[in-house]
Amino acid sequence: MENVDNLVLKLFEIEALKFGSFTLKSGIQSPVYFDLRVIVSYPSLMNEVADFLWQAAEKPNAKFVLLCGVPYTALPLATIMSANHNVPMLIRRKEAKDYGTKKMIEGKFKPGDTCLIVEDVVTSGSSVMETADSLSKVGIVVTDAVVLLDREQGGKQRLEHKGINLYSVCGMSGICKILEKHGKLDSPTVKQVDDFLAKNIFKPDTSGVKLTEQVSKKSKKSLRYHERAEIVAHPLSKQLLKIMDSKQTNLAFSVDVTKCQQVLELVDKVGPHVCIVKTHVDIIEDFNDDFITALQKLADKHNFLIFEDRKFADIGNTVKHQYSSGVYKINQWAHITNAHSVPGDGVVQGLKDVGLPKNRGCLLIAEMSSTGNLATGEYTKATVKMAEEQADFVIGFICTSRLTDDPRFLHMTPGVQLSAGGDSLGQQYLTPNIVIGDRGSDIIIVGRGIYKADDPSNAAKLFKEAGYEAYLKQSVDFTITEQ
Ligand SMILES: O=c1ccn([C@@H]2O[C@H](COP(=O)(O)O)[C@@H](O)[C@H]2O)c(=O)[nH]1
Repeated sequence: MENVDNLVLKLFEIEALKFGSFTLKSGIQSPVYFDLRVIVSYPSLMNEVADFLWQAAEKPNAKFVLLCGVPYTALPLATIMSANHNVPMLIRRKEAKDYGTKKMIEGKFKPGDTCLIVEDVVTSGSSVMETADSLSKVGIVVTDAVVLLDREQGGKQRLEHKGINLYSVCGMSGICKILEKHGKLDSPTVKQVDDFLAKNIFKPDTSGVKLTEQVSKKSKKSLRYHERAEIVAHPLSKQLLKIMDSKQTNLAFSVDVTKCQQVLELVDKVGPHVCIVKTHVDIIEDFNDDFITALQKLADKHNFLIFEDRKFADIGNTVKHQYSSGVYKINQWAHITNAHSVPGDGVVQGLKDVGLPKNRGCLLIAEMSSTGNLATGEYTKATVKMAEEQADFVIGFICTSRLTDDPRFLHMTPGVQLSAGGDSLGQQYLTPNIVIGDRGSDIIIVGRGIYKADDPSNAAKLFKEAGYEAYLKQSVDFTITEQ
């Protein structure tokens, strides 16, 4: 099997990938256009593409006993996949026949059968959704879709919102990198595509397809860390912003290993590059009080805050004890902890009772990084409101994008790696550039990307640089907008 670079180069050669100025279906001007219709003239390339699609869809969690291509370009691709892997196919009509059976879906199936949707290009995800809707009307279950080229304009997220996982062979930014690497694109064109992507994202959870207001988000004055440090009231937020400013980092390290010594060794290596070390103390097998003393020493040595990712989620009275008593006594050593908003504001009140006297701060989990999570839409909005009402203790959010322009709140985003993707248990990864640059978050939270690396210290340095560069770029964009 050839690698993705070769595939991208071939697609470029046959002009399936075009760069210039194009008016999309939505009326938007785009510097790039994918026209996969031409591949029907290249049978061996069609075979290759079908192979890549199959490999991308062959995920442990993907559920399908049937295949269905989105009409028309993906139909022959689905056909090849079906024939090569002996998975029966369905055909979705674009219009019902006005004679005979009037069926929208051709092929054999029974209600409850699972079907993988195959698509050539995804922008907003609406074509995949239309096909999924037609299939579900006749009782077919769709939880997975595969696409050759993801334009990375929010289609994946919109589909996830509807419970459909989207797997892609390559994304717009990856394609640009490959073409630039092979001398087919110059860097101004790549920059043009990056800028286009930053400003043209289709947002989930809206009625109808609507573009986000990325432009206005960026053109609003994005305060620098030191400016924000001056205006925030909570001493912990002030301290954190000052650390971010002086250490030039927006990286939080999630040290999810299970032995005290491992934690301490990793933290000592990674400490110079981070503003926060995040723990899950309940996964540590040999937890003891000396461990906490040693961790605190490292926090002083390297100047970072400690965030215990406890995710409290009970009634106020219970969380108060969970936070201050038991084996871990979290409020005695963790500068920051977090809570789900699902129990109502009693959870914040309970934590605050024993946290505020020690100058601790809390983050509310307004969104999650995992696929299919329920912290979306109205839940997220209600969480932001809860934070606003308890801003003396709530210092920010766990979220996947900026939720409010109120500078008091720090936005921290987990699910970050140097390239987008996911794990086999539903974790979803975005890059530092997307999280900080496009989505306006403040802090990236990275676990396996660092502690599983051969050289965790160097990996942390790379994340730190990528996150900080994205923050600086935001400020540059702001300056340009202001002129
Ligand atoms: O929505 C959430 C909330 C918390 N997390 C936590 O962040 C780290 C991520 O680890 P990786 O190894 O970088 O995937 C982990 O501790 C989670 O519990 C999250 O991932 N998503």
